Amino acid sequence: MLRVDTSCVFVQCDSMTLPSTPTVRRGSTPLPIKHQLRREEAVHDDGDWTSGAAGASPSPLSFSPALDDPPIVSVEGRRDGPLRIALLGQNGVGKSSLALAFAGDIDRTASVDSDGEGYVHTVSVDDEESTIIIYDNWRQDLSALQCEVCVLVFSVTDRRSFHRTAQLRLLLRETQPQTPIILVGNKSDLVRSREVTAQEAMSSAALYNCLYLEISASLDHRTPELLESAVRLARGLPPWPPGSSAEDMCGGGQRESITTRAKRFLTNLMPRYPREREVGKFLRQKSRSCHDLGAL
Ligand SMILES: Nc1nc2c(ncn2[C@@H]2O[C@H](COP(=O)(O)OP(=O)(O)OP(=O)(O)O)[C@@H](O)[C@H]2O)c(=O)[nH]1
Repeated sequence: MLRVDTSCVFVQCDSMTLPSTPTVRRGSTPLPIKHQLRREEAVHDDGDWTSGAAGASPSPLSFSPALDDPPIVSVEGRRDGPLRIALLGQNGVGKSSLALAFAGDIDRTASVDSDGEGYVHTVSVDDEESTIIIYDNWRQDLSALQCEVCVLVFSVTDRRSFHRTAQLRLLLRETQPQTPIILVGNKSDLVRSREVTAQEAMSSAALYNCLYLEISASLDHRTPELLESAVRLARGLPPWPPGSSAEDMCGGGQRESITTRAKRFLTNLMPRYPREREVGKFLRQKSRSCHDLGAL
């Protein structure tokens, strides 16, 4: 057991009740999604499925308000006691690094818990203190997880880890449909190795009506925003600061429908006519200079 500092202490997870499962299933009855996924994991995956499964512009990307609906906020509202935040995702995506960034301890050895189920930490968000428990190493059945917020982490440098978060969201939506989810793309500092674009991650988050944040746990970039959003959601509040809105978090402007956003995205991809004309002009000038060179 490694040393644990006073702000981060080891806690045991509660023993949870498993949801009742039907005892008899007809051969023609499709398997529930979670069982299908587990089977898929067993066949295709070399990692565990619970912890492993269960671009800088107008901010690559801060908050992505999903679709036209507000993100899911726990209907149970505010809970007494510590707020539980679970970090889930494939191995190596940076969950432990993120937990340590949350725990506010730069000296990693000081707060790593070798038995590690979770870290307890006190945070102040919106002038209010809350005790949080961060689970970064959930190895039990996902249906046994009880938490106020799930943070699904992938690495922007690993497409497979991104697909894993989609599987996890399906499982979570089945077992705990009301638990708010935040999708997090970590390792945004590794720009050259990027495999998942911010746009596709945002679109994916929009499909599941959850927030998307892109961070670098190593550089502590945007981790405070993530923590604050998680705490607000855990309190049963919208993730943005009081008095602001999703639009404010995204840099202002009118809220766009997904169609409008898709159009804008495609428009940015396509060369515009005037720009094309400029390029053509530029090329013609170049070819003239080549011609001149040939004359020499
Ligand atoms: N460049 C970069 N590396 C990171 C970042 N976050 C984590 N890493 C590195 O990624 C590796 C895996 O990080 P971990 O925090 O152990 O990942 P994990 O998801 O907890 O992994 P498991 O414990 O195996 O599930 C480590 O070498 C980290 O230093 C990041 O934001 N940027």
